[in-house]
Amino acid sequence: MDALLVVNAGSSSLKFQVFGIAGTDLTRQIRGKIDGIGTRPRLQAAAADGVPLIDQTYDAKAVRDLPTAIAEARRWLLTLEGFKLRAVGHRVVHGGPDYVRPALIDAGVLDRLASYQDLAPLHQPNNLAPIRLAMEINPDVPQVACFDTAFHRGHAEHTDCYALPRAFYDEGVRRYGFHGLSYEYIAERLRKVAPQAAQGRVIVAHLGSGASMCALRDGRSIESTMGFTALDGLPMGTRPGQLDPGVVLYLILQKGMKAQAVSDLLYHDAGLKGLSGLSNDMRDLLASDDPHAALAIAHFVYRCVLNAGMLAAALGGIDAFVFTAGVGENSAAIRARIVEGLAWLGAELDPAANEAGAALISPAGSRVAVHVIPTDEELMIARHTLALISAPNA
Ligand SMILES: Nc1ncnc2c1ncn2[C@@H]1O[C@H](COP(=O)(O)OP(=O)(O)O)[C@@H](O)[C@H]1O
Ligand SMILES: CC(=O)OP(=O)(O)O
Ligand SMILES: [Mg+2]
Repeated sequence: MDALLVVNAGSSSLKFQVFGIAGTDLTRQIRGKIDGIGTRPRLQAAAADGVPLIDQTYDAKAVRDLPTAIAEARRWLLTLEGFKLRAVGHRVVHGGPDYVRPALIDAGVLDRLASYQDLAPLHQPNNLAPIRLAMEINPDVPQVACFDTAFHRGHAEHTDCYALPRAFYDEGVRRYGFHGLSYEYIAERLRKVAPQAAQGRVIVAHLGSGASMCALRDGRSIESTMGFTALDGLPMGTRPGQLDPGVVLYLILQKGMKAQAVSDLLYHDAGLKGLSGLSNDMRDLLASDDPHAALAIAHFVYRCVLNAGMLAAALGGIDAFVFTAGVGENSAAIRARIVEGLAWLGAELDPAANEAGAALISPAGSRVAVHVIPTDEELMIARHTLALISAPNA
């Protein structure tokens, strides 16, 4: 069967899927991931009908980073038979000012994407590593890069600039926004599950290891909580979210920290991990009775509510709110606390529906409908990849 492989390297997980291609049709064959990288690594993969193909846990040290996860996933993928690889679609977190749509990768594109490495040190090297590997092993198989930034590139200039001298904007210092493949998918799903709201004002909360929110108007992104890099906005597993730049100056000027040490702190040791002193994994914090875990959760919820207020202002009110990604899809407790903080916007919770993991978790009379929609960045990547290899000059 002609097949397409999709690779999505996140900050704590490596997700991969295999799709069968027949003309313009895609049929999902395999869905797999290694998550809990560095904490509780687990490789899981299932066939399209949900039948498990592998479920293996590892010692934290055995799969301690993305490169070891890539090697492990590759080893398993090579055991599969019956697929003829036609293309590989990759999630690439930073597309900089140049990429407003998916791109066929060649050596020049790869160089340009590598130049954004410092703007996304937690992701870009991990996104590019499987591209390099695939180009080396299968030089004749087209590789397509699909960007987290592309969906946000229509933001108005007064919203995506910083109040810095103009030259910085011109050289690319802008508020890009990320998780765009996820928001693109949610915008599309909303048109099916809530067609009216989909044409209105919607906040989507992508709460995973990385976390951000997006303001959608008529299915298009008009604002994101993330900026020039994926450090801004909400607190995350290991990233602080919004931070006074004066803190960075203090670390450098008063504490004498080097640039690399500041980068490591902000990308690896801050966020839920830094504040709790326990873990970057929301599951661990929810299960803990340590007051620092409670503080980290309270901070996360507070900042989500605060940022939702900001996006509601950008939209001039909201008609619907959507939870997605690891925390948003799976934690009824976090959802309940955030919805409670959105009461002033007219959002109500149906506690039974929330606990049951229903797709709609607000009661019938709620002025703001609250949805839970599992994201599918991989399907978006597969579609973009197939479209690009079918009509590369379109
Ligand atoms: N049942 C759950 N309750 C709370 N948090 C969860 C649950 N399941 C997963 N998570 C959180 O989801 C995060 C991973 O989200 P995901 O969107 O897969 O991340 P990423 O793609 O950024 O690696 C984990 O760090 C974990 O904290
Ligand atoms: C951009 C980003 O933070 O991605 P992830 O949530 O996959 O870490
Ligand atoms: Mg992710």
